[in-house]
Amino acid sequence: MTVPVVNGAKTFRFAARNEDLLSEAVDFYSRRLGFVLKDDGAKSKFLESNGGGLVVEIAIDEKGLSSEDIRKLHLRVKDSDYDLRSFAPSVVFEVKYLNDLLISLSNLNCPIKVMPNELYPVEVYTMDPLGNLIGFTASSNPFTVVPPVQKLEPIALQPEAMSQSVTEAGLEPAADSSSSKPKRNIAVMTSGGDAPGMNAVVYAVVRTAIFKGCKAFAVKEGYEGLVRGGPQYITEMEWQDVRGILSEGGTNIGTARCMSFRERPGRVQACKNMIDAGIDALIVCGGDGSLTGADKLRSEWPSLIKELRDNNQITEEQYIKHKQLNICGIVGSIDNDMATTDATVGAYSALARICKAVDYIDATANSHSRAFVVEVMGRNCGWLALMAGIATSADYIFIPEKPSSSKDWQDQMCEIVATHRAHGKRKTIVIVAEGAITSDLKHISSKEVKDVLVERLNLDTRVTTLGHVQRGGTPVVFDRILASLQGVEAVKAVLDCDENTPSPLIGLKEHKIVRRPLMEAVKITKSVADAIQTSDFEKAMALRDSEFIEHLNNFMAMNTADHKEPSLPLEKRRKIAIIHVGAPAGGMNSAVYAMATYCMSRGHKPYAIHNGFAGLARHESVRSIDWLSIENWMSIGGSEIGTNRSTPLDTDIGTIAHYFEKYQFDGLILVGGFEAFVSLKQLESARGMYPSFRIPMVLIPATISNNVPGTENSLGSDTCLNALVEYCDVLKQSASATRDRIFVVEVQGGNSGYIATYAALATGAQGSYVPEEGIDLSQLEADIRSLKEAFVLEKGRTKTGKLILKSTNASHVLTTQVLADIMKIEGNNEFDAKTAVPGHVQQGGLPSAIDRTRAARLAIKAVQFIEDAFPQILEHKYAVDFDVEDPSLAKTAVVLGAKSSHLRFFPIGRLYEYETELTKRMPKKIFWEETRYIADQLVGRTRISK
Ligand SMILES: Nc1ncnc2c1ncn2[C@@H]1O[C@H](COP(=O)(O)OP(=O)(O)OP(=O)(O)O)[C@@H](O)[C@H]1O
Ligand SMILES: O=P(O)(O)OC[C@H]1O[C@](O)(CO)[C@@H](O)[C@@H]1O
Ligand SMILES: [Mg+2]
Repeated sequence: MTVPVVNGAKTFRFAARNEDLLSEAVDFYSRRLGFVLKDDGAKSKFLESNGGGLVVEIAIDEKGLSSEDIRKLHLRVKDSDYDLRSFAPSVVFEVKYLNDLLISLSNLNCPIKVMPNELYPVEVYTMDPLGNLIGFTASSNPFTVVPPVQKLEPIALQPEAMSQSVTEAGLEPAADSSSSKPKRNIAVMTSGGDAPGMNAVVYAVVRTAIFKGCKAFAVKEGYEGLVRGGPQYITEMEWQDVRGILSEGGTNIGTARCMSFRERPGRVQACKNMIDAGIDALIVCGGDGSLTGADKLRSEWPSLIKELRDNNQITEEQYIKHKQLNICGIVGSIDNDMATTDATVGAYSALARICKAVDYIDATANSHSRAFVVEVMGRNCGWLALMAGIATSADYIFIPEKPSSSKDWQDQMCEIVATHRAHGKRKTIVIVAEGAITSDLKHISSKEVKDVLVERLNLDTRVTTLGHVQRGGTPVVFDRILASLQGVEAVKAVLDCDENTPSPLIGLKEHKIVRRPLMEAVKITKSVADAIQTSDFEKAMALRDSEFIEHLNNFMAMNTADHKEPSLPLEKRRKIAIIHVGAPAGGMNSAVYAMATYCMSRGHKPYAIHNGFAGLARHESVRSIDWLSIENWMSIGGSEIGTNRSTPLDTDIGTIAHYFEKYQFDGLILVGGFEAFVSLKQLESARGMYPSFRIPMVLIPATISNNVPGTENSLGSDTCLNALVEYCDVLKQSASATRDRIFVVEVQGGNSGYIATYAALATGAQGSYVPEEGIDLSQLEADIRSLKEAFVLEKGRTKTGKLILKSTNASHVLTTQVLADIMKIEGNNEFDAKTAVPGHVQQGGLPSAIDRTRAARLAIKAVQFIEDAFPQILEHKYAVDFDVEDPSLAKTAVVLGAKSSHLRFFPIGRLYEYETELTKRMPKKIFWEETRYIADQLVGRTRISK
């Protein structure tokens, strides 16, 4: 495939930050890639007006950069952990179709960063063989002077893309002719305990493998299927075999715990069966045990095939052909016990189930004033118990990583529970991990915990063991997306591997899909279990990821808030206010709960400003927060303190300042969306006039639209996605039952296509229209053609309901109803098209487990920020020469955002000035473009791109 360069058919420009970089780059690009340097004289031309870059023109043939060129550009690629934000790109290319480039880069496994950069409006970064950071932009090359010529023409999504009608009809796709590598026979297997999302892994692996021209196989019943062999257990899969399974729980290809695979003879047999079936790559989705088995199979492979050849069980030809076996792991387990990845497929679904169960238990516990001991799964790992403890604001938890001694655990639990009761709590929830132990390795059973609560505290106590309910049900959105993206990545990984590549594990690090060495992950995971076995709990904890430790510290601070001596000395205790601004979003109450309880544990005084800035200006709506009144706020939806869209300037900023002065707030936490973002900017800008705003201020982004600049994750967007996807699942079922119907679903999100994009991926929708792209008539035409062809070919035989998602703001001319009418008429009435508008249902009911735990983490980080930033601004509080522009003060009014795989504090001034499209109420750059392509790829949608 060719990526056309825009500016000039025969020349393009690139620029570098200094002359040395430029010379190196020119040399490289002109000699190594065979481009002709057109104007060497331009090398020293300094482009003051364009930000101080150097620019040179190089001739390039009309075709632009070919795949081969791009492959050469990326010989020395580094791990994409590089924090590219701190660099300005050395070289910037402007390409005509950014998405083509993205696909090319990802096919070649180049490290890609798609992210906004406040200095350069460059959309994609990667690294060239010289180690230069190079950037690509489709729209606004800072160095380009030639305006791009835009021409509308249809392009396929990827070189190997096929139209939906072909794939949906299950015909053989064209092989990927762009790659010289031989095509592979890729098998996928699920193993160990089932986990919600495993089906989505199989779906993504099968479709991506076929999409790339490979053959896809499913190994049924885990390793048992490999050992038994034959087409019944190692079955070739077609495109349509995985249709609709994305949203189903469990694993349709079966799983097992297979004893015989643990022994070498079992693995010899598995090896023989794989060779008979022609399998040369295996993607295993399972827990630590399954991946240990996979690692063993790969490391023993040479000796296994040798043994088979020496025993004449395979021919010499088979021996040579199958010398290489590539294995790739995806962690599927509800336990979330695998090292080097933040989340395993299924863990968040199990957590959601636990939260739902405890929410139900809460009501009955409260009614009878009872205590409940809730036992959750997790053999060697306390992740589920810990996260459930936070998300349900449990009174006490037992996890294997942090045990107390056999003598102490009863006293410790009773002290906390008794204090909570003394302060008026009517119910008690204790969560016990299945693998809970004492520090001398004695198992702590739920029954023992119950007996202690009864005997010592005289509490009416019941035990609820949640058992396999936790593993059942449909996957939550997070798991569907994680599984789909990891399945796609796993296929790419096996295609990239050669015999020397260590087997990869597809993991997740701070919301980014990453590849890690499988062996290392297995080793660290095993050492956690070993550390626990030898009572080295400090080591076990240190081997868990840093977020685990952070969550545990947070839980302990929150659940002892009401009775422990505060941890800060008097002079460091502050008055901290919290306010909700904008529309409701899941997790807003959780943030207040976590903020307040954490404040209490530190000795700060927490206040809530009710009903936003309008409430403050009109009714002086400041209330101090008391412990008992927020008891169940972690798990309730909406906004208990009330939220309002008005900004300080919309109301009366002088009055707001007056009340800040009156209450002597030392810090402010805003929780909200774009209005909260604007409010923060207004308060910061007014610091010159009003000293009461000279305090640390931090925004926790919370909006279902996920459109706050400075973060890739707003509170509430996960709750919204789950509400929307649940709604869509119901529609799909209805559409499937009637056979000849599609639904056009109208999705909220303002000018942000985030919700529509991720919901499309999580539901397997046939397509989505978003404000960033608008509705292109050629795309609409192609979509209708594909739908029509699919209905004609299916002839009512298949059951999968079809959905199209449309963001409200994708087009105001083509409304949801108009779109449905056009589809129906242009589809020659081959199918019916109905509309569905979930509206404010998308704000969600109860906050999702992810939004609850995320809210707790962010709120506590926000309080810590105020603690740290307070001294920086204190001396300026009443300064007459206060300088609003002072860069050190700019750092005291910030957005707490997750970006570039880290949580960070971004000064509001910079975000507002450089990264915000104010009129659109959007960040300048979005990060979900690639996800749109993956969503389309998995349903075989043809993209017509501008
Ligand atoms: N050391 C090993 N060597 C070979 N095979 C193994 C090994 N450990 C596990 N396996 C294989 O993997 C299967 C699943 O392992 P296990 O029962 O530990 O579940 P898991 O993959 O850890 O998943 P989960 O713990 O989430 O249920 C085993 O039944 C066995 O077939
Ligand atoms: O379903 P089984 O085989 O009883 O296994 C239960 C175990 O599997 C898991 O659900 C996943 O490892 C554990 O939490 C639990 O201990
Ligand atoms: Mg396991």
